[in-house]
Amino acid sequence: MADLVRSIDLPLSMDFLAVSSYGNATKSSGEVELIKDLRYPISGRPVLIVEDIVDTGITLNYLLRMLEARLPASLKVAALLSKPSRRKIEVPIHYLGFEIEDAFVYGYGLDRSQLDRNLPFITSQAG
Ligand SMILES: O=P(O)(O)OC[C@H]1O[C@H](OP(=O)(O)OP(=O)(O)O)[C@H](O)[C@@H]1O
Ligand SMILES: Nc1nc2[nH]cnc2c(=O)[nH]1
Repeated sequence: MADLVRSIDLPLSMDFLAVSSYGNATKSSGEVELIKDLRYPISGRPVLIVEDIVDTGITLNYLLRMLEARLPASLKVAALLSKPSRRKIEVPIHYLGFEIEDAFVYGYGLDRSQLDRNLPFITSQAG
């Protein structure tokens, strides 16, 4: 996120929410839990959702529905990684970093049982 915003040369504000469906597991529970909501209203504002990874699409679908209901001026999605072969729900990704194969990846913000988010690279469970 810090790397991304440093490369956007526009006036912008950032807000954060937390949802989880994986907990400490490497498989989605299928149930998305809102852990922390946005601090500020988004009504009438252009909004970009920034996701680390889109896997089944369940989390992003939940976010899109939740945020659309708040009537932003526009709602777009940027994701660093996408695993299209795992998709259960089709979701739009307007700006994508990389498509990857089906492997559990971690590092560079992505956790492995809440650890390893601080790795300066992305690696996979198998590798
Ligand atoms: O497309 P999906 O199958 O829904 O998976 C993608 C979601 O999984 C991860 O969140 P997670 O639920 O692990 O929470 P976390 O960010 O706290 O690790 C990741 O940050 C995405 O939000
Ligand atoms: N850390 C991590 N979280 C995920 N959520 C969905 N897929 C993944 C993944 O490959 N790695």
